[in-house]
Amino acid sequence: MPAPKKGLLLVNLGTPDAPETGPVRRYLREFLNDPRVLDIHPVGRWALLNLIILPTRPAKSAEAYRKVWMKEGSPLLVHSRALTAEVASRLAGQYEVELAMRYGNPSLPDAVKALKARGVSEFVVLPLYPHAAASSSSSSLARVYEVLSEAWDVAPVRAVPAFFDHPGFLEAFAEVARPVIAELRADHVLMSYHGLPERHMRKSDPSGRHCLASASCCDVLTDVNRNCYRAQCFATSRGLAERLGLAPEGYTVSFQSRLGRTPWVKPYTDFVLPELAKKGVRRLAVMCPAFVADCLETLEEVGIRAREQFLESGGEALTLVPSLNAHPAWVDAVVRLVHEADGTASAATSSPPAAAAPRAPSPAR
Ligand SMILES: C=CC1=C(C)c2cc3[nH]c(cc4nc(cc5[nH]c(cc1n2)c(C)c5CCC(=O)O)C(CCC(=O)O)=C4C)c(C)c3C=C
Ligand SMILES: [Fe+2]
Ligand SMILES: [Fe+2]
Repeated sequence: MPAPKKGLLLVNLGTPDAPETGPVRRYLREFLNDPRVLDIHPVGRWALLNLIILPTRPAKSAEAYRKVWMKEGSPLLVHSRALTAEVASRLAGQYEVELAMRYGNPSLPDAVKALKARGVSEFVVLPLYPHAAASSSSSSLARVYEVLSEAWDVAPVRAVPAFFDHPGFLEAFAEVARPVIAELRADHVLMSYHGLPERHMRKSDPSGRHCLASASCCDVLTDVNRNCYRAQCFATSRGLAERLGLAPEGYTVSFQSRLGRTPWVKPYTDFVLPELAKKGVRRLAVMCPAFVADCLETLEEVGIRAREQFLESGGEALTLVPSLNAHPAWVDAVVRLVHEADGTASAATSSPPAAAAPRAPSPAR
């Protein structure tokens, strides 16, 4: 009997079809209607979206998108496609590979349909987010399960877990960052992660007691907080600092992209930037390790706006470290993550079990 044909779905967040108000509004409507993103009562969500966010934000966001739009399209899509093509060529003969976006295009149902049309009957899903969050990786997985469950016979699925401390991911990001930090002669590195409402983090804490209970609750990764977004971000930071030879005082962790007035995970990037300048930091390299592809949040929010803010605060230079995009070391890491998920990784290329992985001892903030 022939072996079942396997399909790999790379899933990223999604992006508008064009940097214009209408397409941005369509994208934001779908995105912010997700109850894992705006987790409020449906009536409140409808009102917030239709009376406050959608009348004003799309025009402003479209203007921001226009500043970073590439001739081939949205950076997030262009880079995700390039990664998909590289991974597909590396996995040729083992996997059929498709890119899907959680919101917008290429849509998840279309990607699943395309894989099934090529005879795929088993799936591996890789949400392209290093850190676990209900609004990112969980939402993508939930949608994949929902789409696959529409069939009479539901295909077997394996999901690649959060890879925030995977050596392949960390090494790839360090490899991209090293020459940028050296060329800038950076005197400090800021690791700026996508933020989350604090409420989301508390809801994701199965104990209901740990998360945000104290200032230091995320500083060391334990069995209790292993799924905590903030604890995972700190673990990534320690792993990167170790590889980049940064002492604890040589880097800072912060959280960007907050929306609305409720408290988000702190410290906020736009508060940290002037503080760093005040402390005497002059040449700042910024890494955004929550994103594996450059997008609006890296190129515009950090590469343009954070840079302006830092220079206005007295800094001399701010350089955004590019994301992993389709860097060969990242392609290697993705192939490794897939083989580890499907149980075909050789002993030489697989990672040690998470609990045995070495961790830097000092808190990294
Ligand atoms: C409640 C709001 C939001 C949550 C929660 C959130 C979580 C979250 N987002 C990403 C990754 C990306 N977000 C991007 C854009 C973006 N994010 C929000 C809001 C929330 N994100 C908005 C409204 C937008 C759209 C842009 C804007 O109008 O400002 C992007 C970039 C998309 C692009 O087209 O380039 C990414 C990527 C993660 C990983 C995450 C949870 C950890
Ligand atoms: Fe976001
Ligand atoms: Fe936590």
